[in-house]
Amino acid sequence: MTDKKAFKPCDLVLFGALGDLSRRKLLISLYRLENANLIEPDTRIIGVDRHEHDNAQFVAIAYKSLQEFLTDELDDAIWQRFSARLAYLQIDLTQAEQYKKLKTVTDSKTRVLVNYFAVSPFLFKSICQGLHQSGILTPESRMVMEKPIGHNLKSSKDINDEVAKVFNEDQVFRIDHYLGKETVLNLLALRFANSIFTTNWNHNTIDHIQITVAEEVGIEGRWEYFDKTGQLRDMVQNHLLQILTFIAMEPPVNLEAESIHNEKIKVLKALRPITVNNVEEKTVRGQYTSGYLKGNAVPGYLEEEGANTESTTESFVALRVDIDNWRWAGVPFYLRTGKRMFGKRTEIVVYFKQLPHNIFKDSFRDLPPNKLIIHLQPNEGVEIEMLNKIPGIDEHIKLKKTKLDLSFSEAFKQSRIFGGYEKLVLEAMRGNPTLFLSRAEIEQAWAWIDSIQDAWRHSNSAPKSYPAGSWGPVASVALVARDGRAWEE
Ligand SMILES: NC(=O)C1=CN([C@@H]2O[C@H](COP(=O)(O)OP(=O)(O)OC[C@H]3O[C@@H](n4cnc5c(N)ncnc54)[C@H](OP(=O)(O)O)[C@@H]3O)[C@@H](O)[C@H]2O)C=CC1
Ligand SMILES: O=C1O[C@H](COP(=O)(O)O)[C@@H](O)[C@H](O)[C@H]1O
Repeated sequence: MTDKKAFKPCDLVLFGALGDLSRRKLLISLYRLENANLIEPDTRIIGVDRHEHDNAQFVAIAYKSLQEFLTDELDDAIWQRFSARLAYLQIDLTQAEQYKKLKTVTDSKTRVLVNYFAVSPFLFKSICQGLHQSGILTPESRMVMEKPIGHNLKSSKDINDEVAKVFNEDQVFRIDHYLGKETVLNLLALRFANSIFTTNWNHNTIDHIQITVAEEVGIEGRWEYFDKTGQLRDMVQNHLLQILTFIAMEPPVNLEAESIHNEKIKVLKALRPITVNNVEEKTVRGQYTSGYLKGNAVPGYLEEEGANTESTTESFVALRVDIDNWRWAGVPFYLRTGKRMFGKRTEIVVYFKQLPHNIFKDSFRDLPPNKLIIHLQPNEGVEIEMLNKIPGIDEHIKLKKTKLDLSFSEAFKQSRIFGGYEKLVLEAMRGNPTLFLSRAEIEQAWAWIDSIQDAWRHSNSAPKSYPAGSWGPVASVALVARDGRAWEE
């Protein structure tokens, strides 16, 4: 997928270099890429933020972030190599004249400028204008934008319009870090490289599909952001809909960015709208109360630091999604995601249809359906649940549920599993757009999400509570039980 020739030395400018995302994810990913020898020797990382620091202080902040958030060992030699790339500039991003400082550290004639916007979207317009006025951009320059892009369709369009005044679409890299996860990418291989699945991937053989993205974490000091956003916009608009499109799309003609974008948009366009008329039966909103996680007491959403105790923002969502197209007619997709749930678990479960007739009544009154379980994280791997004969010389054949179990860590012992951000930051530096999102698909996703938000606003109902450490509100069980089904536990 990667064009090796495009791998040029670049200056990666991290706008918002002292913020949460930069310290917790981006610097860690860059260090790990350094460790894997994947960053060009000439590449530099220029941190930009509004606080007054010199290079040495920024290097010290980066070191502290690695000590805090890096889960593997910090190697001294790698750190020396990595820290030599770091530089810092104090710029108030709302002040266009301050962007000329970038000229003192970068040369866009000989290097590719990759501008990573790790700041609130409210600053995107100022950064675009500041960069433009500074005169350092070239047609080779890129910008990387974080999700969520905007708050709804309108604000997303406004942001994209502002960006488009300065960057052409092929210079814009919209990140959804789930698309950098090995297991999400493996969905392409699973579906389009294995005939066993390719031929059985439709309403004839599949009964329904469940997608669960359960998180253990709570708000993690991000109350102000999260309370304005909620789990539907924070997770469903992007990560869950991206997983859904990978599961549901038609085979792309190749792995080019445009081919994949086109197929994903078709799925998003086919999502049946959820409106005031069906929102109660198709959605459940939840908000966690205090509870226990792994034996430790944790506060409820309304008791988190900085909380507004009146908030009705949802920290959990469950949805029944229907895709109105030929392949998926009559196959519901059940989605659920929440903070402070029982454990961290991201998985897809494909339930195949029951067989029309059962000749093994001695074992099962109703034959349990085959299941394909794709563990996206943790314990990455794929399982198939199937029935096999119990060995023995009994008069009657006896069956038992068994599993074909492929664990990635076992099957690919020699390969390191890269994190989503590592993969995507590298691809942005390489200039490979395949794993980034197009404007059209983001806007299509917002149109569908906005309809749910509007319906919730009209319905005036509050989120259902669930104790931290549980699997969400009881109503989410009812959402699938109404259709005679149950969540995979
Ligand atoms: N944090 C995360 O895990 C994730 C974040 N994102 C997205 O990434 C983006 C950044 O998020 P996050 O890192 O959490 O945000 P933060 O607020 O933690 O970081 C933003 C940084 O930009 C600085 N900043 C704010 N205003 C200016 C200004 N005028 N000039 C210069 N610097 C300024 C902030 O300084 P100060 O602290 O003084 O305000 C802060 O250091 C957001 O769009 C978010 O939605 C996406 C996925 C995950
Ligand atoms: O984008 C986000 O993702 C994280 C979950 O990411 P994961 O890689 O740990 O699954 C989520 O906690 C955060 O609220 C959201 O902004």
